[in-house]
Amino acid sequence: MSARKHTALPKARTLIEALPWLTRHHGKTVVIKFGGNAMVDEELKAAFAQDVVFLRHAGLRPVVVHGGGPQISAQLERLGLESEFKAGLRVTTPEAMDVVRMVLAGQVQRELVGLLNQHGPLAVGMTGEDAHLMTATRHYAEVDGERVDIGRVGEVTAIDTGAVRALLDDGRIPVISSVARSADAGDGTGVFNVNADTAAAALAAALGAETLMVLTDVEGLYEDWPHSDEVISRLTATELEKLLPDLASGMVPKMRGCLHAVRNGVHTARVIDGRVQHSILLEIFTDEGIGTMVVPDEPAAAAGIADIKGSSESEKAGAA
Ligand SMILES: Nc1ncnc2c1ncn2[C@@H]1O[C@H](COP(=O)(O)OP(=O)(O)O)[C@@H](O)[C@H]1O
Ligand SMILES: CC(=O)N[C@@H](CCC(=O)OP(=O)(O)O)C(=O)O
Repeated sequence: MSARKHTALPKARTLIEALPWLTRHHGKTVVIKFGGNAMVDEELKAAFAQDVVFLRHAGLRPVVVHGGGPQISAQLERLGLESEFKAGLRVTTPEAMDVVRMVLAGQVQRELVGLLNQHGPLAVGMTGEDAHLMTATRHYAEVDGERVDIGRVGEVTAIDTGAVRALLDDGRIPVISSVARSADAGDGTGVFNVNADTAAAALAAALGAETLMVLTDVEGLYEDWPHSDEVISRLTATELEKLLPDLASGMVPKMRGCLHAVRNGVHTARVIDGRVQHSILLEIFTDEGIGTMVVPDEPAAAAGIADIKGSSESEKAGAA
C-alpha cells in the first residue's frame, strides 16, 4: 500500500503552489485586451480561451476586450474601401464605420465567444452600445500640432458598468467590442469606432479592476524601438508619462491606456506577448512577468504592488 506510486503527485504540488496566488486574487477583476495582431493564429486563440476560462474557474472575474485592426483592414480592402491611420487611429468614414462594427461585433467577437464557450456556458458578447456600456464623443487626432478630423472615431466620455457587473456576478465572461454609442441622440449612425486599447483601459478603470493585461504582437514595450529589442520590464506612471511623446504607432494608445488605468485605481497594467502560448498564465505565475508592467506612483497604491510582488516571489521560490 505505502509503496504505491502516486504519479500525479507533482501535478498536485503544482496546484498547491498556486494556492497563495489564488487566495489573494479570488474575486478580483482582470481586464484582458486581446489584440488583432495576436489573434491571427488558431492555436494561440484556443490557448487564450483556455487561460481566460482557467482564471474564471480559479475565482477571478475576467473581462475580455478585443481588437481586430488587421481583420477590419482586410475586410475594407475586400470591399475596395480605403483605410488610413492618423496618430495610430483609423480614419473612419460612415461606410468604414459599418464595416468596423460588422467585423468587430459580428466576426471577431463571435469567434472569441465561441472559443470560450467550448468550455461551458460562460462568455457573453456585447459592444459598448449595449446597456450604455460606453458613450463617446468625436475624437480629433493631433498631427504635427494640428487638430485633424478622422471621422467617426470616438473618445469615451462615460462608462456604465452595470451590465458587465451583472454578467460577472452571474459567473459569465463578458467579451466586449470597442464600438461606443454616441452621446448625441440625434447623431447619424449613432456609433463611434474606439481604439480597443483605449476602450480596455477605460473599462478597467471604471470597473476598479486589479489588473489590465494588454496582449500584443511584441514582447512588451521596447526601450529603443525599432533599434533594440531590450524590453522595459517595469516602470512607474511618471516614468511612462515621460516616455509617451517618443512612442510610435500602435504603442501610443496601448501605453496611454496603461497610464490612464494605473492613474485611475488599477493596480497594475501589463503589456505582454500574445504570440506566446498561455502568456496570461505565464505572466501571472512568473516572478518578474514576461512583458512590461506599469505601476502607480502613489505610495499607498505602490504598497499594494509591493504586496503582490512579494507574494509572487514566494510563489516562485515555492515553485523552484
Ligand atoms: N516602443 C515600442 N515597443 C514595442 N512596439 C512598438 C514600440 N513602438 C511602436 N511599436 C509597434 O507597436 C506594435 C503594437 O501595436 P499594434 O500593432 O496596434 O498591436 P495590436 O494589434 O496588438 O493592438 C508593435 O508591433 C510595434 O510595431
Ligand atoms: C479608432 C481605431 O483605430 N479603432 C480600431 C479598433 C480595433 C482595434 O483597436 O484593433 P487592434 O487592437 O487589433 O489594433 C480600428 O479601427 O482598427
